[in-house]
Amino acid sequence: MNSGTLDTTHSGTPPDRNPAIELRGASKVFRTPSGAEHTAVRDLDLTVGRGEFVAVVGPTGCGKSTTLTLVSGLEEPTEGEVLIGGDPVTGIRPEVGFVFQQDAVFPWRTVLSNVMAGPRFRGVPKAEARERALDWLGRVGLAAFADRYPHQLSGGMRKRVALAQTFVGDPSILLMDEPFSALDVQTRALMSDELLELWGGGRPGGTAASVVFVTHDLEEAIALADKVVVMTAGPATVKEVFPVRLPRPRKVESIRLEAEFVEIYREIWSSLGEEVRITRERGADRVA
Ligand SMILES: Nc1ncnc2c1ncn2[C@@H]1O[C@H](COP(=O)(O)OP(=O)(O)OP(=O)(O)O)[C@@H](O)[C@H]1O
Repeated sequence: MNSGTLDTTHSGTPPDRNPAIELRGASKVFRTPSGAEHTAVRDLDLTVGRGEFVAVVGPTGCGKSTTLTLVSGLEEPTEGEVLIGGDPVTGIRPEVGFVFQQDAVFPWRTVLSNVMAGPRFRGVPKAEARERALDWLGRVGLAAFADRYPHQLSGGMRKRVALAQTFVGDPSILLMDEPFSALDVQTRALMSDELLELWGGGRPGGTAASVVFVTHDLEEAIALADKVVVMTAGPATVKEVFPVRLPRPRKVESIRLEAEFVEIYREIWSSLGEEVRITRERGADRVA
């Protein structure tokens, strides 16, 4: 039988073809303590497809974090629109997970209790929250550290706790603001590999989260992402978007030695370097 509307789900509703995240002409103006207006983000258009890993790079202080704040729903745009799955963002949404540079752990709680906290807050029964948390602690290699307190862990281990805390909420959108920048170089590369493994994108039939990853590190951006968005010197707007067609699965330490990687790096740096130079000339990198 031909229903004439084969493009439907089992429930009969048409599949949602909207991108995961869309910013359309988004601007954000802050009022500074002196009462002046400061434009942090200007007329910004950005689309993140479902399951896509997007890295955002730009000079210091240009407005990268503000862009994430708009997607998170923590701030509203002064102008323009921010959409998740085609719906305007009006506040913090349960399907959005965050990982920041600073660890968001309760120092007085054990690792297990920290990872359970999110699901418990969302009303998941204790036994189930514990089971899910232990599962994710296993996946990030911290099963043996469930009873430790955060101060008893290394920086890399604390970052694994942060990843478990985030992934346990099963986010379909993942916002990451320089999550690994406080780590040493080797741990950082290791964490990048682990993130790609946990994210699981690029696999056939995968249901990976859509990621926006803000970083200062262009190598990190290219190694991780499906596309790299270069922001202008502040106020931030999108200058150029570069697709990264390196094959997955990737290992960040080896991929950066490949000729294609070096070529992409050179191309993106010629765009980004110009904005970094403009920012330096303004002296903004000393006051941001
Ligand atoms: N709540 C706020 N009130 C006033 N100004 C703000 C606020 N948040 C950010 N700004 C300003 O907006 C600009 C952009 O800041 P933002 O943190 O988004 O930049 P960034 O690119 O993430 O910086 P960095 O690379 O240093 O992390 C900066 O000049 C900053 O001082």
